[in-house]
Amino acid sequence: MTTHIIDGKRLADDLIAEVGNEVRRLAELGVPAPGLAVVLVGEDPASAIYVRNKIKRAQEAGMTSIEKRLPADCTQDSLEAVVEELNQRADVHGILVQLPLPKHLSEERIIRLIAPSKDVDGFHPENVGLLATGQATLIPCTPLGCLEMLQREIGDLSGKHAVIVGRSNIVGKPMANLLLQANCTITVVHSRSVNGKAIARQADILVAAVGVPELVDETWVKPGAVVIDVGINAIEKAGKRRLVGDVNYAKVAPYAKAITPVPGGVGPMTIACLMKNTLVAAQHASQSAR
Ligand SMILES: NC(=O)C1=CN([C@@H]2O[C@H](COP(=O)(O)OP(=O)(O)OC[C@H]3O[C@@H](n4cnc5c(N)ncnc54)[C@H](OP(=O)(O)O)[C@@H]3O)[C@@H](O)[C@H]2O)C=CC1
Ligand SMILES: Nc1nc(=O)c2c([nH]1)NC[C@@H]1CN(c3ccc(C(=O)N[C@@H](CCC(=O)O)C(=O)O)cc3)C=[N+]21
Ligand SMILES: [Mg+2]
Repeated sequence: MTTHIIDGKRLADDLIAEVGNEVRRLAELGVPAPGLAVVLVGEDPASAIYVRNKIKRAQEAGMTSIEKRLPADCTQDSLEAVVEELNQRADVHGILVQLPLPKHLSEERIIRLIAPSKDVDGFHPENVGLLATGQATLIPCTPLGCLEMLQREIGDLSGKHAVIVGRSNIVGKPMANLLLQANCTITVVHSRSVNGKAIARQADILVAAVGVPELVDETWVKPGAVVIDVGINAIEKAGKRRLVGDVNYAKVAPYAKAITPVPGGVGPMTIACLMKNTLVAAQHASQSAR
C-alpha cells in the first residue's frame, strides 16, 4: 500500500493565496483591508513563534495585523482592557488571544469578552453554540483545517467512522461537532476511556489531539485509515529540539491510507484557516456597515 502524505504546507499556501486574491478584489471595491489582532501574554518561546507566523501569513494575504504583548504577570483587568479596546476598533476584524494564559488569569472570562463577531478562533460560547447547532460562521481554525484536508483526501465523509482522541474545547470537541455535521459517525476517546486503543482501531478517520508525543502507534490504527495528527510537541532528541506529533509517524505511516506529517501538516492549515476566518469576519463587518 502506498501512503499519501497530506501536504498541509502546500494546501495552506493555496488557501492563503485564495484569501489574498479575495482581499485584493475587495480592496478594488473600496472595502478596507481585513485586520487581525493577536494578543500574547508572557514570553513562551513556542507561542512567540506561532504569533510571528500568524502575523507573517496575514501580511502575505494582504491583511493588516497588530500584535499586543503583555507581561506574564499582567492583571486580569489590564488584559480585559486590551480586549475591550480591540472590540471597539473598526480596523480590527479578528481578535485572537493566544492560549493557554498564565494560571492567575481567567481564560473563560477573556474568551467571553471577545466580541463574537471578531472571535476568529470560534471559542466564544455563542460561536460554540452556533457550531453545535450547525449555524456557525466562525469555526475553530484547527478543526476547520483538519476537515478541509479530510474532504480533499476522501471527498464525501458520510458514514465514515471518525474517532477523535482528545476532548479539549479548542480541538477535540469542535472537531467532533464538525465531523458530525459532515455525516460521520463520531467516537471521542479521552483519558478516562476504557481501551481507547481498541476503539481507535475501528476508525476510518483517526484524529489525534492528545498532547502526548507519539502516543498513537500502529497498534491504534486500522490498516487503510486516514490519520490526522494535530499534536505539536517539542522534544529533545540527540541534544536538538525537534517537533513531533501525537502520532508515531514512522510506525503508523506504512499502514495509513493517508497521513499528515508534523511539521507541515495541521499547523500550517490552522494558520491558513485563521486568515480565512479573518476575511469572513471583515466581510460581515462591511456588509453590516452598509
Ligand atoms: N496544530 C495546531 O494548530 C494545534 C496543535 N495543538 C496540539 O494538539 C495537541 C492537543 O492540544 P489540546 O487539545 O489543546 O490539548 P489538551 O491538553 O487541552 O487536551 C488533551 C486531551 O487529550 C486527552 N488525553 C490525554 N492523555 C490521553 C491518553 N493517554 N489517552 C487518551 N486521551 C488522552 C485529555 O483527556 P481529559 O480530557 O480526560 O484530560 C484531553 O481531552 C497538543 O499537542 C497541542 O500542542 C493544539 C492546538 C492547535
Ligand atoms: N487562541 C489560540 N488559538 C490557536 O489556534 C492556538 C493557540 N491559542 N495556542 C497554541 C495553539 C497551537 N497552534 C499552532 C498553530 C500553528 C502551528 C504551526 O504552524 N506549526 C508548524 C511548525 C512551527 C514550528 O516550527 O514551531 C507546523 O506544524 O508545520 C503550530 C501550532 C495554534 N494554537
Ligand atoms: Mg489546552
